[in-house]
Amino acid sequence: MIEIHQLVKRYGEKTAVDGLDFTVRPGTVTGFLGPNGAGKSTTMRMVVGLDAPSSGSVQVNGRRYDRHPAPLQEVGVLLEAKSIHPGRSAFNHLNALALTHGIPRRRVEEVIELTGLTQVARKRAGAFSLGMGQRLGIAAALLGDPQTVMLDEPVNGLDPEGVQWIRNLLTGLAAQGRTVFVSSHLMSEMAQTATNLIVVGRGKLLADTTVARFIQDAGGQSVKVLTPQASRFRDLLAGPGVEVTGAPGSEELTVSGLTARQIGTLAFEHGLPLYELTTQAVSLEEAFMAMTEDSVEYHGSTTPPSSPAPALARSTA
Ligand SMILES: Nc1ncnc2c1ncn2[C@@H]1O[C@H](COP(=O)(O)OP(=O)(O)OP(=O)(O)O)[C@@H](O)[C@H]1O
Repeated sequence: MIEIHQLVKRYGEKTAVDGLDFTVRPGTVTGFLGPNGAGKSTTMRMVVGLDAPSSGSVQVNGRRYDRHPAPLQEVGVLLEAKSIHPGRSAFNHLNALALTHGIPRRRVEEVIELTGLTQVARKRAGAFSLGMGQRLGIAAALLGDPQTVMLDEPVNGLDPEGVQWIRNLLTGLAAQGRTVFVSSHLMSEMAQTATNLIVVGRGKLLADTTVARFIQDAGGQSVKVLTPQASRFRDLLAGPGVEVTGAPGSEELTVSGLTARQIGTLAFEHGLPLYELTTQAVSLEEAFMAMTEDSVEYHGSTTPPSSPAPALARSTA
């Protein structure tokens, strides 16, 4: 469990973290989202005492990180900055960590296997691919068999197989009852991995919610309907709380305020053929963009000077 109370971090004039208040609970994966510069890494560094709060407090598993007699056995972390000696093998790196923290060698072998590093464990870590480096960082985080696991951007730069592996690992750790706190820029990835979400912008808390609720609040669901009698069906669908949109002459309608089941039943009752009836949820990406619109510190260009293409309107990467 990670408990954050009124947490503030200032760097001179800059307030990187501005009064954050939230709890990350065990048994689920909690995603930590926010645009660049929102304060995610600073918050994570404060959780493990790498940065001191200007005010407020952070507790992990009931106490401050530095008050735990065996912190590696409490919290496993993967932060962006890597501190692996390039000339050391994966095994030696993990073994050195284990020796200095009273962790048995057996556990080193276990995490090497768990993270799929067996084939390369004796090779120089400096020659590792990005994916292998991430696996080694995660192996180090899991070495102490910690109750709480905190990973900053663990899927950055990984191939689809690596992304899938991390997803299964994180959901597996949460299923064992551990606290899993993970930051990412990849909204679609979060949607598939996390159950809970903490969203920050400019150091402030924007949402402390579930993935399902987050999407619902951002516009909920609509239903795509394809029928050759769109104009007639539109009149039949009209009612309080129901919104129907669709281009004149088109077979396609978008309906909000009714479920697919209600729409299908209505079509059946009036003998209208339906070619498609699809419930559409707002994607996490869209919901996130809508929420953090005013909190993006580093905007991309909205109108590329030499191109009229509107595809990349804003950069949050
Ligand atoms: N050591 C530091 N000195 C001065 N300013 C800092 C320092 N560390 C972070 N900042 C500033 O604090 C703000 C928050 O940074 P932080 O790295 O925590 O954001 P983030 O959400 O992790 O961003 P990203 O997604 O880009 O990693 C940024 O404006 C950053 O420039």
